[in-house]
Parts: sequence; structure tokens; C-alpha cells
Amino acid sequence: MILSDADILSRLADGDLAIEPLDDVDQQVQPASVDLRLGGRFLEFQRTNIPCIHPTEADEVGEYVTETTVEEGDEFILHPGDFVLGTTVERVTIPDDLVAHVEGRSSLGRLAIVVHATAGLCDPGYEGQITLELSNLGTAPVALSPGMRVSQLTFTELKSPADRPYGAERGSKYQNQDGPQASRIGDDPEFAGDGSEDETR
Ligand SMILES: Nc1ccn([C@H]2C[C@H](O)[C@@H](COP(=O)(O)OP(=O)(O)OP(=O)(O)O)O2)c(=O)n1
Repeated sequence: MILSDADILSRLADGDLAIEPLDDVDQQVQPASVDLRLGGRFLEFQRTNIPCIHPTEADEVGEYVTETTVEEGDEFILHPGDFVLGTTVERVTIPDDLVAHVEGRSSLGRLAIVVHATAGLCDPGYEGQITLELSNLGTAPVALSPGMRVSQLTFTELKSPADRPYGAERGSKYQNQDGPQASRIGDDPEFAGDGSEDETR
């Protein structure tokens, strides 16, 4: 079951679901979602001499990524074909019986801006800001302004609370993330070497 505006406000009042800061409830709480704003920090991917990123090599991911900060009032120009990581202003806390989905806003979609290229699920138990996978599928550069409502979050009730919510034990690489975070897929246990893997690779 997807939460309505009344359900969302009731869960926010209960305090187990949190979205902070929620500065303008009237504007941000939509009929069945909450609009989230664009933060000012971006991770851009540079062209380098590395032939490719091996997703399991944390250093290689780091080599490609540089952080840019855009102050409120300034703009970040997203060029056609570009892919950058952004962040929400808001920090969310998802209770164990809800899952949240990051969706784009139609008004930006109509300008060819996509806010999650592939991954859009916030697990039960997740806490932190949300990293946005921003791309421009169009032919014109688009100016993005920190503080603008850029994405929306919907909430779906689980049939029963998660037994092992995000952050409780395994993995949970992105718990409490602050600002845009690059991929940490190299921290996956199957790549980190848990004794069952060949570590001489
Ligand atoms: N666009 C998104 C999607 C998700 N998340 C956050 C909330 C999720 O609960 C957390 C983990 O997302 P996934 O489970 O999709 O990612 P992984 O499976 O790669 O990570 P892990 O192994 O930690 O589960 O990242 C995010 O910040 N931005």
C-alpha cells in the first residue's frame, strides 16, 4: 500500500518516519509523495588515463570523481549526456515497515532530466541523505539550482517489518551518508575477501 499525504503526515507526526528539514510542508507534501530539494554538492566524473573503472577497485572509482560545491543562488549546469551524483538537502529516516522510492519530478523529466539513472530504492531502516544519479538525456544544457525541488519520495508499507533492516548488520555501506557518495561496491563482502575468495587477484 502506498502512503497518501494524510498517511505520510501521520507517520511524520509519530516520529518513526523522518524527513529533515521539511521546511515547507504545504509545498513539499504532495498527494502521495514528498518533494525533496537539491543540495549544493555534486560529484563529477572526470576523463582520466585509467582505461576503465573496475567497480571493485575503490581507488579507481576515487580517481574519476571530483566534488564541486555550488552555493544557493548559483547554478550547476548539467550538459547533455552528463552524469553526476547530487544529493538531497533532506536527511530521511525510513522505519522498518516502509520502503521508499526516489522518483523524478515530471516538470524536470519534461526537460530530459533524470534523477535516478538506475537505483531508486531506500531500504527499511535507511537513514541519511539520498544520493541522486542525475543525468541529462536531452540536447540542451539545463541549469539546476540548489534548493529547487528536484525529486519526490513515495512510501510503500511492507506486509511485515523487515527482519534485518538496513543498517542493522550486514553491508549497509551507505547508512548515514552525508552528501553525494560514490559507489562503494568494492566493500561488498564477495569482493573484500572473506576467506572464501582468491585474494591474489
Ligand atoms: N538513489 C539512491 C538510492 C538509494 N540510496 C540509499 C538508500 C538505500 O537504502 C541505500 C542502499 O541502496 P541499495 O540497496 O540500492 O544499494 P546497494 O545494494 O549497492 O548497497 P548495500 O549493499 O549497502 O545494500 O542507498 C541513495 O542514497 N540514493
